[in-house]
This record gives sequence, structure tokens and C-alpha cells, in this order.
Amino acid sequence: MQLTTRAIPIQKNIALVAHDHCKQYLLKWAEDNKSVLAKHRLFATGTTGNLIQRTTDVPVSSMLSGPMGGDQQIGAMISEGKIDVLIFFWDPLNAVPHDPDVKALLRLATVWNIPVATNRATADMLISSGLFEKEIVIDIPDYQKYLQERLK
Ligand SMILES: O=C(CO)COP(=O)(O)O
Repeated sequence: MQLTTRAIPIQKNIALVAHDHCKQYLLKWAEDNKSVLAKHRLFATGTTGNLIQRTTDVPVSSMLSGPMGGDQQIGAMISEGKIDVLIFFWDPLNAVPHDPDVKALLRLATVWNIPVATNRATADMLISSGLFEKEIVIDIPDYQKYLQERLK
């Protein structure tokens, strides 16, 4: 796969997602970091986003609830370069009905090389990184080249 680059701006589009047993941890993290998060644009799956907005008073654009398609909506945004960071506290101890969507979301975040945190320790490292408040340039798949190759 040939690569190109994409600039992630100072003001980032951050997606926040948590499974039910993990929501309390993401809510606490969002509350603890709300002064930093408020400088960015927040997106989330339906229940997570409404809870974070209610708890922190920071505006969140909420998609559908995860099992109803919200993970897929966030995944589509990642594919379109519209999400810069994913904080996804997925539950490793309980099954969810939309496991394929969960896998797809994590897969697309990896394909498009965005920073991802799946637990509090990583989320803390990410948000305290000097890069969090800077413009950074990431490698991404060169889709035009990919398509040209396939159409030869
Ligand atoms: O199911 C989810 C992620 O897979 C999250 O969805 P909710 O935020 O609607 O609970």
C-alpha cells in the first residue's frame, strides 16, 4: 500500500465511545479532562455522547447508539478523514450484539492510522502528549494510487 499524508489540525475531531460497563470510566476521564476536550470538537455514539455532554457540559455531536449503527457512523467518518482521534473504551469482559461493528470500527481506525486509546492509561498518555495540542502529520493510505492500481 502506497502512503500519503494527512495533517491533523490543532483543533481535533475526537470520537468518544464506551460500552455500557466502561461508560463510568470514560465519563470520569472526560470530566477530568474537560478543559482540554472543550478546545476540540467531540463526536460520539448515541448514549455515550449524551452522557458526556450531560456530565461535562461540553457539546458533543452524537451519532446513533452503537448497536443501532453508531459505531459504523464513526467508522465511516474515520474513512473520510473526519475523525482525528478515537477514544474507545470497549468491553473485553462482556459480549455485545454488534461485535462485528466494534471490530470494524477498530479496524478502520488502524487502516487510517489515527491515534486510538482503548483504556484509561492510554487515553491519559494520549491527552498528556505534547502532540495532542499541536498540528501533526500522519501517514495514511494513498487511496487514489490504490484505486489506480486496481483499475489497471
Ligand atoms: O455500543 C457502543 C460501542 O460499540 C456504544 O454505543 P452507545 O454510546 O450508544 O452506548
